Amino acid sequence: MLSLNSISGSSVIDMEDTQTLPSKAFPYNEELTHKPSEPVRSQLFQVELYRFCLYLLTLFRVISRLPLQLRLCVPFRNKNPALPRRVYGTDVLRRFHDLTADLEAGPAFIALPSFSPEDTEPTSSCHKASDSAGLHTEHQMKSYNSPLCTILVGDSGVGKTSLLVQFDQGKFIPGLFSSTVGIGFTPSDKDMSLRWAVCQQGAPTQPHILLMPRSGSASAPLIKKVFVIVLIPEMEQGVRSSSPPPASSPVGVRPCDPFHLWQMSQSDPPQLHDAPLCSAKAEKCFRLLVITALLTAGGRRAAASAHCRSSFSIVRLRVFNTVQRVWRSAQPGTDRSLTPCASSLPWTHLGGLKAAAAPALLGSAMSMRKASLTDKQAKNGTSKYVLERCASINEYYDIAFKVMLLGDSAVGKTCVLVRFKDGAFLGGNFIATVGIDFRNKVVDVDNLKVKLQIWDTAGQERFRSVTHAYYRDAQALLLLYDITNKPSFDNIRAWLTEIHEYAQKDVVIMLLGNKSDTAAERVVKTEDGEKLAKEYGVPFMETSAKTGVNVELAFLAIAKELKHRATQQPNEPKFQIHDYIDSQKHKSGCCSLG
Ligand SMILES: Nc1nc2c(ncn2[C@@H]2O[C@H](COP(=O)(O)OP(=O)(O)OP(=O)(O)O)[C@@H](O)[C@H]2O)c(=O)[nH]1
Repeated sequence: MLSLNSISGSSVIDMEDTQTLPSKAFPYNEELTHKPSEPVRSQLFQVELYRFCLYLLTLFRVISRLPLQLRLCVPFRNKNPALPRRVYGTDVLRRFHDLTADLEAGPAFIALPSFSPEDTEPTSSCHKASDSAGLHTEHQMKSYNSPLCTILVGDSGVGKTSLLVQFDQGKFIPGLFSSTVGIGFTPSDKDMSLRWAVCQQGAPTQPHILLMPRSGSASAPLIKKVFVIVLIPEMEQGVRSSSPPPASSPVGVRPCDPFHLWQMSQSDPPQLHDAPLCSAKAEKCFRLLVITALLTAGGRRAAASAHCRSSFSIVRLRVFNTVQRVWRSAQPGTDRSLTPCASSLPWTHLGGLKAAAAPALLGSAMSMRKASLTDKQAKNGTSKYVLERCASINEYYDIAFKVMLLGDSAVGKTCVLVRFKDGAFLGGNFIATVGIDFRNKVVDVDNLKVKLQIWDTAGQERFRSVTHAYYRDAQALLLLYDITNKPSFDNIRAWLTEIHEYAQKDVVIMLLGNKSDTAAERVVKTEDGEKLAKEYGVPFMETSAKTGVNVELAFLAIAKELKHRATQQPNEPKFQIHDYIDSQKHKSGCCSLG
């Protein structure tokens, strides 16, 4: 029997009589037989393929409507080693949230009364607290590898660096005191991530460092997310005199403006009475404090968004690049050379060697170090030793001057400095200077050894508050523009206004049009530079950090001018810097000036 029913244009066959079905006449029903023929299989395959394509298209449409971040998060997180992958799946994020639930965003502040190295061991409760939580937390932080920045602030000699080294390396080196120069950081672990920073000489004398978090822009989250640990010598007295000394209490971390809080703490010490007891000898105690602070204040924000984490990574990378750049420019065999391993970094050399190693990252700074020796140090017998060390480590010089490089970002300030100092050109990718840096070079001027301490400033607007603070004691300013960048030339007037506002009245100024090797891309004529310089009565020349043209001449002219000013006898004729430059121009290549 054969019955045919038409359903939606296709035919359904009664299974009872399939054998009698003429296969060619009803090809679509052949699927009901056990072995479909080749053409049917091919058609079925095409239908399936079509449906699969439709499915893919729909999926694509849905995915394309999702936010980019969501679309990329999985591969991004898996492929980017900078992101803290290992955090996921642990209880660290939960811990962050628990700890930070009631905190507002903002820099954290911890007040620590400082103890000198001669102090007694910390109370046992310190050890206990750290043993129970500190080491465990430290492990978690390491795996999180947070690039959050901590700044230790306090008067010179209160023990900031000792605490830092104790925290970072787990050791305390007693004895010789050597003041930190400028601001330093310890790139911790072999991946050189920036983790900690130390502020020199206390907050009141270096307020600009504390201002950095306020002036930072969105592209400097590292600076913004700063943790200021203030070490207050006055508090030390209070804590020591109380008997028995207070045991360590929970860390008081409050979101606040660090600069404001510093002032508050000066005027109102009792509010800090709960500050925890801390000593550079108390390794674990300090670790606990810092880690808790990081977890408490930074955790929520760090854990909150992928964007935040990637921003941190970018900034960390930039700092890493800066460190690498200094390595690159350091010549082997000098005290500036460093190898990228933790053991050779500045903080491993305490007690006098710190500043000697620091030049690799911050520039050599013996003159500052000498100046920073206080009566207190002289009394405790360290000054003589330190001075002897300075003489042996440092190149001898008769007179020292501070010179600053100014100008818009990317005009070539760092390259000019590196060319002068090392005779090398920093090509490749541009890495903007963060904050301020300096290098020293001793030059011979009329049989006198003149040391130029050259400060390389960040041209970016957001670092202005930092650089302003350095203008005041600069004896010379080299103001650069880029001959291939018209706005950098147009901004020179604004720079000169700023200089007149912040610098000394008699500061020596020189205008430099850099990148003179790039003739094809020139947009600022030499005559325009000359005209502007004439208008302001400052010497001018075009330089090239790439070829070295006029670089040494610029610094030497400055050194000569400053030396003559400093040593000029009443009847001696005045040194004419303009004439000197005119006579020497075009003679100097990279290192040819005698
Ligand atoms: N061709 C050429 N390129 C130069 C010269 N000087 C610097 N550059 C390049 O210009 C870019 C910026 O140089 P930097 O020295 O880092 O600029 P900077 O003024 O220090 O910038 P900030 O640190 O942001 O203030 C880099 O890519 C350099 O390689 C030069 O004389 N000639």
